[in-house]
Amino acid sequence: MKVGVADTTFARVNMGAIAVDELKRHASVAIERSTVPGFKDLPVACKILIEERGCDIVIALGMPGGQEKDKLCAHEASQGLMLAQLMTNHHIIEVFVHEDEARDERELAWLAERRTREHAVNAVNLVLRPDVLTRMAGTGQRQGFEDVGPARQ
Ligand SMILES: Cc1nc2c(=O)[nH]c(=O)nc-2n(C[C@H](O)[C@H](O)[C@H](O)CO)c1C
Repeated sequence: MKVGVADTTFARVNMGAIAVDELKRHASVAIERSTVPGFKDLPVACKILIEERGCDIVIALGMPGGQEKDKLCAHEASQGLMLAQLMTNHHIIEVFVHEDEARDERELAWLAERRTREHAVNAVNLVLRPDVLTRMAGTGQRQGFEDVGPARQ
């Protein structure tokens, strides 16, 4: 199994390095990395990782800034990532950490690391152990902040 890691220089946390570190805990996984300037450059980077570099799944890591134009661009980048999935018939796990999700820089770094690591595990499970995800269906998982749990009846 080969996992692609696409990340950006715009991000304020080295999310790519964190993803690689987490993936290395899974011995059976090969890794291909591609770093681009910003999240709008991620869709084609992911497509190349899948079509030309043989990745079975890609983790797309980005950090939208706090301004309105960043949020608009994040929406566009997200649509590009969905299009790339449909064009390649492969999953691309979008891991975006919005700068204004966190109260301060310390929490931003913490959140980016935790969300990245949790989604790296999701990516491995999606390809190698889909039954693990099925067992977690409906359990209110969240990546980064605390899980919310299942809704009570
Ligand atoms: C406005 C803007 N905001 C962000 C952002 O919040 N996060 C990010 O990763 N990149 C941003 N960019 C840069 C674009 O994604 C892209 O790198 C450039 O437009 C060059 O293609 C732009 C242009």
